[in-house]
Amino acid sequence: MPAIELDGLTFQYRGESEPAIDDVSLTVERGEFLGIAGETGVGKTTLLKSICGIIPFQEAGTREGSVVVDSKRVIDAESVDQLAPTVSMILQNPESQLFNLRVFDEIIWGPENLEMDREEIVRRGEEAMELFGLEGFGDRITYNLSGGEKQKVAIASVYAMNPDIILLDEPTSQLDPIGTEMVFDAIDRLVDEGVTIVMVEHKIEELAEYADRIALLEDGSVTRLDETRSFFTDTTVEHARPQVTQLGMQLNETGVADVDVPLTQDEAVVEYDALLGEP
Ligand SMILES: Nc1ncnc2c1ncn2[C@@H]1O[C@H](COP(=O)(O)OP(=O)(O)OP(=O)(O)O)[C@@H](O)[C@H]1O
Repeated sequence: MPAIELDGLTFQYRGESEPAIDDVSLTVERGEFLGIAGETGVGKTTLLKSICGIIPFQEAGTREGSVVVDSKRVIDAESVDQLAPTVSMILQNPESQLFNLRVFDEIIWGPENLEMDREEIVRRGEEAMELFGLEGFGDRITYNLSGGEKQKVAIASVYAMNPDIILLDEPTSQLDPIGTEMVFDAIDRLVDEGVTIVMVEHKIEELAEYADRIALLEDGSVTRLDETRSFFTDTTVEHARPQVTQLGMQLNETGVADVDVPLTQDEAVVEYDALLGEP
């Protein structure tokens, strides 16, 4: 069974005249890393909130269609908390997700709330600290950490709850290149562990490197959903060329590579491989 199935999902926030997401259908397989790309305000965060239950449980509005996570309809859960052991979301700003004074307390806060037994709580906490390179950080004060460290603590805290599916909303938006690398390294480890990842990310070059597939959202609808390589190189579809160009430009900005606008599919494939190497 897939990890996530959306069927005809539409959501309009109360008081708004247009739906934020409109008739979205997509499936995410278990262990897959799906990237969500799209310009600002197109409904990316709304999509993630609908998968983890923030919609409908904590946002008012009108919802149609269905969201099935781990074979269970989200609407049938009682609360976001009830869904947390299966699917958890990491918000854009880690500050809003850190509640405890010390790092280790933060990391075991989720498992404690899930009422795991004490031994399991400590075991999961220590494992999360190790996996995310946070050894020695247990007694550090959370609010004194760097942005990248805070985001790693937020991700480690979610990992400690052992969810099958983790949703991340632009986890590196406030981070410098070192912090960004820390976070993507950490997420790569989650993927190795078989966790399903859905990530909204503006840094399209990072999605190009890590995601299995990418969905493009425009005006609340998914207008493309493709394997990452085809997403950037299939010039038979309307959006391919801007995407490859954007990738080239972003890589140029970071000084990683130089690329011209590809004119044919073959050229696009050559450029992509030159930028990112063979898959
Ligand atoms: N709580 C809310 N109440 C009313 N409207 C909202 C609410 N949250 C988001 N919206 C609106 O819904 C639309 C989609 O917002 P959403 O945050 O999902 O977009 P996004 O693609 O994640 O944007 P960004 O990239 O800027 O984070 C926008 O028009 C936004 O203004």
